[in-house]
Amino acid sequence: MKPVKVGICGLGTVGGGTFNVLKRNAEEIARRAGRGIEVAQIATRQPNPKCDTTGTPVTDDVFDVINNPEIDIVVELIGGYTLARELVLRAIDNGKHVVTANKALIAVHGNELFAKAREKGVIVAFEASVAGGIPVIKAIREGLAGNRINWVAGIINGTGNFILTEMREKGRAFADVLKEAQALGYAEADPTFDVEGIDAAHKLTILASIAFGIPLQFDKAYTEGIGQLTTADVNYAEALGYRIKHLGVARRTEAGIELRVHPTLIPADRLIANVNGVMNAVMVNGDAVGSTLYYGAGAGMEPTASAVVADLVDVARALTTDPHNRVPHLAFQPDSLSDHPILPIAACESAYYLRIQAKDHPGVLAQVATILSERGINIESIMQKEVEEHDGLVPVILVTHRVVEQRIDDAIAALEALDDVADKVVRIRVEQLN
Ligand SMILES: NC(=O)C1=CN([C@@H]2O[C@H](COP(=O)(O)OP(=O)(O)OC[C@H]3O[C@@H](n4cnc5c(N)ncnc54)[C@H](O)[C@@H]3O)[C@@H](O)[C@H]2O)C=CC1
Ligand SMILES: N[C@@H](CC=O)C(=O)O
Repeated sequence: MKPVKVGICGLGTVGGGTFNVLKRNAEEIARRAGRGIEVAQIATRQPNPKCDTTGTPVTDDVFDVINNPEIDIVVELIGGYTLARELVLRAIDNGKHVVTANKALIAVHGNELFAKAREKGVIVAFEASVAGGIPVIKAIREGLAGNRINWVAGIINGTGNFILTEMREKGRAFADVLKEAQALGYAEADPTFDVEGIDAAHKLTILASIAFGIPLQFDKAYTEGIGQLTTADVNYAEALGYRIKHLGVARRTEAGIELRVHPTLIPADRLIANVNGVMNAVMVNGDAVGSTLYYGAGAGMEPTASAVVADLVDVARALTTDPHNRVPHLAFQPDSLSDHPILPIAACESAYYLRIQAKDHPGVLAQVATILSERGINIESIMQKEVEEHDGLVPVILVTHRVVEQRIDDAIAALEALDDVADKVVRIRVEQLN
């Protein structure tokens, strides 16, 4: 059979890795796909690509690839929303299949792209867009197709996890570790996407659609980054038996779907609490299977290329299938996507870690306990530290039972209004992930 012809747009970290893996494993890949997969053209503006493209035509105009009649599959690896959207739409219009690692593009414009792709009978594949090399989209979409998914929770930003790990284990400074993550090719072109949780929210949006059969709704995700975390809270959490991880949580509830990204305390003995460095891990809980865990490199050249190439093999295999009988883009048949509401963060439920900077006066603990109990908030554990020399304040640290966030908001407002509470109350959500 004739080889499938691929055009790669973008030869940076992921593009370079994809080119190298396709070349190095060409024989194995052809045996898996049933035919060869050949790079027919590359479009890039990368001055020093990390791969040897000798013998492959290279252009600096992505539309040369999109309009090349020889090309069956366009691989979009330039990133961003605007040009990427335009080139993917044009590729689909030209009847080409698309493989992309671009989570921003899928989370924000995916509904439009999939509709267009269905109209034209082509595939838009995006395994690399979530959790780098972990085949988690395939796992949920196909491996868990018999389940009603209850929740998905994951460490889904490699840069953020790398930063938190280096800070906790080696006491390194935030900015210094971020610089290293950029040099290693982990970070987004705009690294605030990693640090502020936007990248994780893009990925969670995609996971939630595939898990629950809902349209992509990035604009409704609650997003909090890692920038506000302090070493003090990391240490107090450890003393209480927890680790702090930046987590994406999507949960189905009676009222709607929780879609939230934030730092989270997780019991230190959970496998996911011990996922360090650039590694990612995603837990998926289904009604039949129970809890499952998927682990692997969440960013980087070849781990991400592994997912891009897997999509290429999938598309090559599907080329002969009737378009209506292919696995649907979002796992559910498009006409059965439901419009479950995404809950505002105040209606989401979790347990909470609170750190209250109290004045060293008698009766403070009693006031704290009263405020919480008046709002039906039960305390699971409480710890009072010694007076801090520099400000004379006493950190009171507690973990609550699960409660709707609105009640914690009310309690925090009441605590901060006390004369004996000197500072903003620190609040970090807690998940047991059983
Ligand atoms: N770096 C990583 O570990 C991962 C990245 N991704 C996603 O993969 C995509 C690519 O990321 P990276 O490879 O890290 O980015 P990168 O910045 O290393 O590479 C981007 C490439 O696109 C090219 N490019 C940009 N604009 C262009 C234009 N107008 N015309 C021609 N070429 C153009 C650049 O020359 C460069 O070669 C992004 O969507 C990113 O979010 C997904 C998973 C992991
Ligand atoms: N910047 C992202 C890259 C992979 O998606 C990350 O760090 O996870």
